[in-house]
Amino acid sequence: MSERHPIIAITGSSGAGTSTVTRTFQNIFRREGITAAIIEGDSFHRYDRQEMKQRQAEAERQGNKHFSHFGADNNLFGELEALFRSYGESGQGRARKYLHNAEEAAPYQQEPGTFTPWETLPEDTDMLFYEGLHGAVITPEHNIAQHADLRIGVVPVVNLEWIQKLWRDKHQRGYSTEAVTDTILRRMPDYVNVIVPQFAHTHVNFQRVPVVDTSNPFIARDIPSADESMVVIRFANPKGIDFQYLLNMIHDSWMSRANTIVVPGGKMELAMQLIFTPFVWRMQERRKRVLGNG
Ligand SMILES: Nc1ncnc2c1ncn2[C@@H]1O[C@H](COP(=O)(O)OP(=O)(O)OP(=O)(O)O)[C@@H](O)[C@H]1O
Ligand SMILES: O=C(CO)[C@H](O)[C@H](O)COP(=O)(O)O
Repeated sequence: MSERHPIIAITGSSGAGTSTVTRTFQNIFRREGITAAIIEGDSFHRYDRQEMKQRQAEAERQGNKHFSHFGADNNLFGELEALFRSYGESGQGRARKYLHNAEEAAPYQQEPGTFTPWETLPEDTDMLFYEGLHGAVITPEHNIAQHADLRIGVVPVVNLEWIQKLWRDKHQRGYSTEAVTDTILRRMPDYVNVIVPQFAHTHVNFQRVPVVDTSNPFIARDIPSADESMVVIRFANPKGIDFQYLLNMIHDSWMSRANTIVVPGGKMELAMQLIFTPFVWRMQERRKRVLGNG
């Protein structure tokens, strides 16, 4: 945690919608004149696509059917924690990108499935913004969560998460339904043991819930639209949250528990802006105060 160099971490499974939520934050940053260093969690995978495939095949030969991108062995948790720590201390650290497809790879003249070289972050950013799989991970060896000042979980109900993943991986990354299904199955133990526990360490969780039938995600043709979903927003600590203001501002919202507000799917971005803009203001005010005091 750092008043001088704050960190926001958006964490969620593959296909949950963390990249989509990042765009909402980019709008807040642009409007508020904030420069954020944006970190993509996939860049902390341990292996590039080719090496991952080879190691997975080798693991399978040895009887391990659960070799996955979700667990500790195939990600650089130590390096991610080091980045969070050093950013909190000095506003600096090292990061890179993982290039998922030809479009992302083209500007770097690299192959899809490779990493760009490690580079130091730009100077003088106001905050670090992490988006990915592991922003609130705690393992016996690593505590990434402790370094983030604001931790946000993006967690659609699982059928919807799989529909979103299937759609994105098929349409934007060129995978078949069978390949995505295999990946979901292979990742299941790490999903349960590494991804899900994070949502007990987040300050706010956003859970998109469809109101259309998603009982077989593997044959769904489309992602349920905003109008076909509700969003359950749960605050770990409701103290200081002005629920009455949110209820007034977000048409058709309601409280389902003392710490939980439900909003129509189409109002998710508005809800995020109303909830997080004051957080970002407070982070900036604290930062200016400590910088002003030397
Ligand atoms: N609120 C939403 N409403 C409708 N579609 C959504 C919503 N959130 C995400 N999606 C869709 O789901 C798919 C996955 O979303 P996104 O790429 O943001 O996931 P992600 O969590 O960043 O995945 P990964 O970490 O694997 O890159 C995309 O096609 C996106 O358009
Ligand atoms: O979405 C993912 C994790 O969030 C991807 O599965 C991961 O980044 C690796 O992708 P690929 O196997 O397509 O190179």
